[in-house]
This record gives sequence, structure tokens and C-alpha cells, in this order.
Amino acid sequence: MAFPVNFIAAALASCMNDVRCWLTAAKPSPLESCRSGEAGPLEQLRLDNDRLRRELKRLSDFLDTSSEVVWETDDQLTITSGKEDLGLPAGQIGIKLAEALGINPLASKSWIEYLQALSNRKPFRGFEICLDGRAGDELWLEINGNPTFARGKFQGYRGTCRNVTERKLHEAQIAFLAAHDPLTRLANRRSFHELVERAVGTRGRHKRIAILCLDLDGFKSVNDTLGHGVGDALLLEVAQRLKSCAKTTDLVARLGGDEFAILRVDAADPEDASSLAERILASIGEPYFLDEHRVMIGTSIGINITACSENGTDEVIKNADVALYQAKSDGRGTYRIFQNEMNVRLQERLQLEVDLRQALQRSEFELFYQPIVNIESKQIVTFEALLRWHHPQKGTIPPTTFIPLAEETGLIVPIGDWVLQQACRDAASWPQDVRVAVNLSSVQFRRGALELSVTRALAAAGLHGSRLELEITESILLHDEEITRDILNRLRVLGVHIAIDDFGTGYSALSYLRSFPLDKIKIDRSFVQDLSRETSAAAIVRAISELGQALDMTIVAEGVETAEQLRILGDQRCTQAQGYFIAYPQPAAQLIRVIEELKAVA
Ligand SMILES: Nc1nc2c(ncn2[C@@H]2O[C@H](COP(=O)(O)O[C@H]3[C@@H](O)[C@H](n4cnc5c(=O)[nH]c(N)nc54)O[C@@H]3COP(=O)(O)O)[C@@H](O)[C@H]2O)c(=O)[nH]1
Repeated sequence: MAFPVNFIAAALASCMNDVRCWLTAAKPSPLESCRSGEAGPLEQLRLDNDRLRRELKRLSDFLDTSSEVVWETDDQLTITSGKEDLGLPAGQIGIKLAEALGINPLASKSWIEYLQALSNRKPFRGFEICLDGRAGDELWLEINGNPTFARGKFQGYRGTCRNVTERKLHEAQIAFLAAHDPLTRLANRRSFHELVERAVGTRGRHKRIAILCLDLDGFKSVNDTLGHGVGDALLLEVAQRLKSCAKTTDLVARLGGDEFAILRVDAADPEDASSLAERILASIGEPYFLDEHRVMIGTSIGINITACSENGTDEVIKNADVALYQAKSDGRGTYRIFQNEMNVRLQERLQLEVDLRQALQRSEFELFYQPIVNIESKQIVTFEALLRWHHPQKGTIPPTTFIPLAEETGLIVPIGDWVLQQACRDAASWPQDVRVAVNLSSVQFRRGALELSVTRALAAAGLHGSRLELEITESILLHDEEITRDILNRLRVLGVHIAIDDFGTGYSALSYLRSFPLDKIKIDRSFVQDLSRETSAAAIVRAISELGQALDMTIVAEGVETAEQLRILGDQRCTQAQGYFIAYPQPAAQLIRVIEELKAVA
């Protein structure tokens, strides 16, 4: 920024004045000057003049190369120098500094301090203002000023000013990033929390705020199967849809991963929040077209409507989370409004989780075994291991209650390892031609070192791999296909048999029967139970049996409960059967008796 010419001239004139005053006050006689060998007064004046010019040049050079602009006002605070360089629009030149600086007082935290300094004629430092720049964009200035006095009388202000627009833009950018999610540019968890805190604190008792917590259903599989690029694009689209469902006064935030939240500060009644939730469910459930993929996901929503400021922010958000948990437990793709009873259910679930964590150390698990027989020979070919949890207070808990919890918490990995080890140990004492079947969870594929667990269990029990069957579900095959295929192939090398469980209830994409190394198909019991009533069920069983024969796979029918079902299954060329008609799951100690009983029937 240029150091203004008129300012240099004014400064020079003022210096010259000072020099003249000094000359008058301390003029030596020409004789004195000659005697002392010093320069004469005119020579002295010339030297002083030169020195002053050099000083001024030096000052001017400093200021020319500095990013600061100097300015000066008169005693009325009218800018008298430097105003052109303040970056103020021409129309504002000549107005009082206080007015010029008053254009956007809210932009400055130090505004009041600054006004006080001005009226008390005190210095001020680092005063920042935001003005309209010449190009109409924001111009941030940082101003320092000192009052000037002559014989105690206030003369005005003098100071420096610099353009700090770039720094302010960076600061604004950093502040934005600290408060927003970089992908969707929605508010992040921290700022959502802060705004809820503000809303909770400022609402009167009669006013309501609504908090909606959302979790996407199915996002993870999109991310895992189609990649993170598609996952990001999906999150962006979800953010857009949420914003279009919400009002402009609602705060939409991304809390992280596939979790979103909305704060509505003027929720009139529960219906208001419910209709917002319904709009969101419909909108999020619409198909997405991303990178040539048609993707479908859903969402679950927990709502907390709170009318009072008695609850703390954490509790207000936690209750929306509890309602979200309830919505997910109730089958996902729905919303629930928080009620106090939900807390009780959540406490029970948390207690069950605590108990489940201790169950292994406390040896509370036991394996029951259910035989699978060859339909023709009636010989037992396999015992399926079925886990039971003997809870010290609640009695025996079925796997349908605790396996989903174990999967959610990751506890299925150590529990699954225990099942493998125990099943192999038990099978080692059975007749050589009887195998043991163990159910696997998809979490064991994704999080555990499955191959290692199987190898260790076989080695520890001294059981050959060919005597172990692993039952997997169709959903396992659909995730991380390559990795899953590799794991299954390596297990197959150990001689382990792979069975596909609950066949017909999942995706039934028949292509995987060819592309994965499978030995056995277990037809879901829903088809078996319809056998005597519906001819279509018999047709399905026959089709699966023929498919199995063509692919050289064994076909097992699950859930056989009657002699009639067993007969039809035989007619439909099904190979093996399992069900209550043949035998109920039994503790390991009872198996010798089961083997004997079935031998007698055969
Ligand atoms: N990941 C693991 N999953 C496991 C393990 N142990 C069990 N499970 C899974 O839990 C589900 C329920 O099992 P369970 O309550 O033991 O029920 C099994 C049988 O009792 C039942 N069954 C057997 N015959 C009949 C019948 O004739 N009628 C009828 N209504 N039910 C019958 O079916 C269950 C066995 O099914 P499947 O596994 O499909 O062969 C179940 O999904 C187990 O897989 C474990 O260690 N790990």
C-alpha cells in the first residue's frame, strides 16, 4: 500500500517547523562556530535538512514496503490522511472515522471497547471491522490508533491499519470446518450438541423442541459392496433429501458415519414431529441412482419431544437415541417417539449385554445337538450343534434372543470360537462316520480370523476336517464375495464341508450355488411345513433336490415334524432330514441314547 504523498508532506512540514523552532531557541554565534571548528548555521541547517530528508525517506521506504496503511484524523475524528488507502468506497471518504468504522459493528467483538477508547481518547489496538470493499466483497481491516495531543489538547487520532481479509477468511474456513461435516457440509456432532444445548436452555416450559436421531438401514452393505465413492455419494444425497424434508428453521446434522439428526426448535406437537419422520422415511426409501447403480436403503428414526428445560442436553439427545434403538429393534424402517418405558427395556438389554460378556468365563454356555439323518438309510450322518445359554437368573435363553445381541456387540467372535472348539471336542468321541455341523455368523467372517479358529479347533480336538460341516447363510455369500470365496476355498482344502442354511428365505440368487464351494443345501423349514398342504411347496422341494443333484450337492430338509413330511421329502428325492419328528436337540451326554434309539428304528 502506498504511503500517501500528502501525509509525507505534512510530516515533513511538521519536522521543518520543529527544526526552525530549535534553530531559534539554540542559535550559536558565527564566531563560536568558527572557533569550535563546527559548521556554520547555514551549513548546519543544510546538514539537518539532509538528515531529516534521509530519515523521511527511510520512514517512507518502510511504510511503502509495509502492508500497513497509516491514517490520521483531526480532533473531530474526520480522517485527514490515509483514507484513500483504507479501502473505503469513495463515497465514504471524509466521513468521521467512528462512522466509517461503525458500518458493521456486530462483526467486531471489540466494538464497545473501541468506542470507549475513542470517547476516552485512549489508544486502541487490534480493532477489527468488516466493510464493503471496492469490489463489493467483504473487506476486513485491523486498526490500531493512538490519540495525539498538543499542550494537553486533543488533536485527533493517528495510527495504522491493515487488510486482514485473507486471515479472516481462513479463520472463517477453520471455524466452518470445526462446526461442519466436511462431506455433506451439514452441522457436525459438536455443533449439533451446542445448538441443542442452546435450545434446551432458552425454551420456556410451554415450548417444545423435537430431536430426531436417524440411522440408515443398509448403508453399510452399499459401502462394502459398491465402494466408498458410492457410499459418499449416497450420504450426500441423503443429506440433500433430509434438508428438503426439513423446514429452513430446522437444524440438520450428520453425527458421523450413517447417523444423522434433526433439531426442530418450534415443534408444535408430537404429530408435527411424526409427519416430519414419515416424510423422511418415504424420501430416504426412494431409489438412488449412483454411478450407474440403483441403490435402495431405509432409515430408522428415534424422536424425543421435550417441553421443559429441566432435562440436560445429554439426556435430551440420549432419549432420542433410546427411541432410535426401539425403532431398530421393532424391525427398522420405522420411527418411535421416546417414552419412559423404553428406558426400562434398554436397561434390560444393557444388563443382558453385561451378562453375555461374562457368560463365557462363567461357563454358562452349552451345546445341544440335533441329528440329521439320511432319509433312505435312517442313519445319523451329522449332529448340528445348537448353542444354549444357561443364565443364572433367567434360566435357559434360546439363541434367537442372544445371538443377535452377540453379533451386534462383536461377542459372537469369542463365543463362536468356543462353539467350534467344543463341537470339535465332542465330535471326536462320536462314531467316525458322523460329522458335526456348526452355525457361523457373518460377523465371524468379517471380524474374526475364521480360518485360524477352525484350524485350531480341529487340531486341539484331533478331528479331521472332513468331519466338520460349517453352516452359513445366503447373506454371508453376498458380502465381500471375493474374500468369502477365498476363506471357503481354504477351509475346503482342510476337508471341511460347507452347507448353505435356511435356503429359499434369503436372496436365492442361484448363481452363487455355482460360484461358491458348497457341499450341502438345507431347505428352510417353512417349505417343509407347507409340504402336506401346498403342492407348490413339494414342487419347490423337488426343484431344489434336482438342482442339488445336478450340482453334486446334498439336499437336507429342515424342520421335519411329521411322518407325512418325511415321506413326501423322500418322494421328492431329498437326501437328508432334520426335525423334531426325528429328534429334538439334546445335550451331548444324551447322544449315545439318541444314536441307539435311531439305530433301533432304522
Ligand atoms: N451363529 C450361531 N447361530 C446359532 C448357533 N446355535 C444356534 N444358532 C442359531 O440360532 C437359531 C435358533 O436355533 P435353535 O433355537 O437352536 O433352533 C434350532 C432348532 O431347535 C430348530 N428346529 C429343529 N427342528 C425343528 C422342527 O422340527 N421344528 C421347528 N419349529 N424348529 C426346529 O431349528 C433351529 C436350527 O435351525 P438351523 O440353524 O437353520 O438348522 C438358528 O438360526 C440357529 O442357526 C451358534 O452356535 N452360532
